[in-house]
Amino acid sequence: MSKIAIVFHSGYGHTQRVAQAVADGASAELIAIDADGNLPEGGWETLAAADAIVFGSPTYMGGPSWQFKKFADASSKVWFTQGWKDKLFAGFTNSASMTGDKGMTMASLWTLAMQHSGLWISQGLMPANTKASARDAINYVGSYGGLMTQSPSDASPAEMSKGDLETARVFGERIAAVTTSRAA
Ligand SMILES: Cc1cc2nc3c(=O)[nH]c(=O)nc-3n(C[C@H](O)[C@H](O)[C@H](O)COP(=O)(O)O)c2cc1C
Repeated sequence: MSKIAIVFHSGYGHTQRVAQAVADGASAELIAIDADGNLPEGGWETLAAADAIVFGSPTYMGGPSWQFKKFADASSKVWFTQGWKDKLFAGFTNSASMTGDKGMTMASLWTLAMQHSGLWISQGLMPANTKASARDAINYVGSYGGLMTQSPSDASPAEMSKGDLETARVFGERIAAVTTSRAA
């Protein structure tokens, strides 16, 4: 069976909920970057063994959190030997504003995957952008390059959009399908 690992940081639990939804769809293993920017025991080994690596970070000040960036910088050790070359990659980010410069975070996650000579999986969903579209529609945020979700600045993780979480689960299913078909 294909192995998918989701390595993510979440300061206040919102990105964690998105990560869980992606993991549910992808049957993936979660690796949480802690408040000091470090991986748990065995995290690097799990990433080395994965067929697909999914990056997740909240958008803070128009980019990934510093904890995610610390992980990204630490991955330079793997980069030296191109240890993740030709793996599949995907990414997601959550932020408070509907745009909020999430695209900058996604570009950063994509660039990290490219530096590791990876292959990027897009979101693969049409946007819900008609007058009739409800906030809880699939891909209401309307991203293509990866998964973007939005939670108001005063909303708890429990109050996140059901549609965004379902979008995350469906994105996970796509990552699993692409990973499995590649292995076949
Ligand atoms: C330091 C900091 C910077 C932030 N910068 C942005 C931003 O640039 N754009 C935005 O839309 N939201 C921004 N936010 C809001 C967070 O993206 C939002 O609260 C998100 O849900 C946090 O995810 P988390 O609970 O996984 O940490 C920022 C929050 C913090 C704490």
